[in-house]
Amino acid sequence: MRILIVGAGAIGGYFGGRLLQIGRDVTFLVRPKRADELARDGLVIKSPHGDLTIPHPPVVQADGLAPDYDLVLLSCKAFDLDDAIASFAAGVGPQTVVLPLLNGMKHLDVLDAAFGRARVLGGQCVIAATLDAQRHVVQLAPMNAITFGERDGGLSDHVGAIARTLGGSSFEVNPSAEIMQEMWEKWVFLASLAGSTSLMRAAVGDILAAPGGADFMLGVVDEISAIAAVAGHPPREAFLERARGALLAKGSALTASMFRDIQAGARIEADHVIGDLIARGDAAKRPVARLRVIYTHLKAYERQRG
Ligand SMILES: NC(=O)C1=CN([C@@H]2O[C@H](COP(=O)(O)OP(=O)(O)OC[C@H]3O[C@@H](n4cnc5c(N)ncnc54)[C@H](OP(=O)(O)O)[C@@H]3O)[C@@H](O)[C@H]2O)C=CC1
Ligand SMILES: CC(C)(CO)C(=O)C(=O)O
Repeated sequence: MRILIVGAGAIGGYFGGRLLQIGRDVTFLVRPKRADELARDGLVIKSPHGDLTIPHPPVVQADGLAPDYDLVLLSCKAFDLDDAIASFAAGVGPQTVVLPLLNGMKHLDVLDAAFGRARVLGGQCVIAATLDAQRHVVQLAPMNAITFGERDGGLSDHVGAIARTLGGSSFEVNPSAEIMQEMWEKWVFLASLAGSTSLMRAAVGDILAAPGGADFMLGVVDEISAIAAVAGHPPREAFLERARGALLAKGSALTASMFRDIQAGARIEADHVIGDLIARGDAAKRPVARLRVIYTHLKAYERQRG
């Protein structure tokens, strides 16, 4: 199976590197600056599962693409989605499917419009990764998993074949018969975590130690859960127990990639991760007071960084 990974950033670089490590047929679609970095240093991964350097990872740039990939693993940020689609479209042939790993949900509509719904799987990843000052991929905690599936549900042969290709490395591969439910649940958790830690500029443990911190985070979970329920995906009790457990863990150093991006002064996915939830909440006439505070804060950050 020929895999095109769009972006060799934190998650694309990590999962792509791990797949190359076990001999899978992976090519990174990169822009010129990243191509230069990879040519100079190779793809460098620092990880609790073992460091890895791939001296000359296979890369291609948009003008060199041919439509002969079976799987596109999409790992750009949401604000780069349109540009990424324009870049990788030439790599999409009759047999290609697209598996996006972005946080949030709106990108599915954009990908459907570009390639047709039948080609776009549901997907998500759980990992804490970043690019350091040397542009090396740094995995910050051991968790690492990709979950994906057919958006209409069930486990197709195609999903099974992709799972076999992605499997065998140090990350978990979870083919899911209910990927939309899992994507909504991840959005509930991620947006609560990213929104709260970004707003408070603090990890979960510090927020918990502040007056009203726990109530704020659990209130965000409730607001987003109600929006998920309107979408037909009320979070399951077992998920909520895990999510609340993670947000109520005393002393926890847990943060989200959005918080790390703010610390680094980088662009963030405010509209994709939080703004879209507010739009959905407003359309369904659900209260989103905490999400509004978070969003205003994120948009002020965006304005400040210019
Ligand atoms: N980091 C994390 O821990 C997690 C992130 N996520 C989600 O995963 C997604 C990706 O995040 P992350 O990996 O952190 O982001 P990064 O910014 O680290 O990586 C994104 C990469 O996409 C590349 N890219 C963008 N547009 C193009 C294009 N047209 N052609 C080629 N490459 C392109 C960028 O390249 P360039 O260098 O040229 O800008 C960049 O390297 C986000 O939606 C995020 O919310 C989900 C779970 C955890
Ligand atoms: C849920 C979490 C925290 C880990 O995958 C995440 O998606 C992020 O940091 O963006």
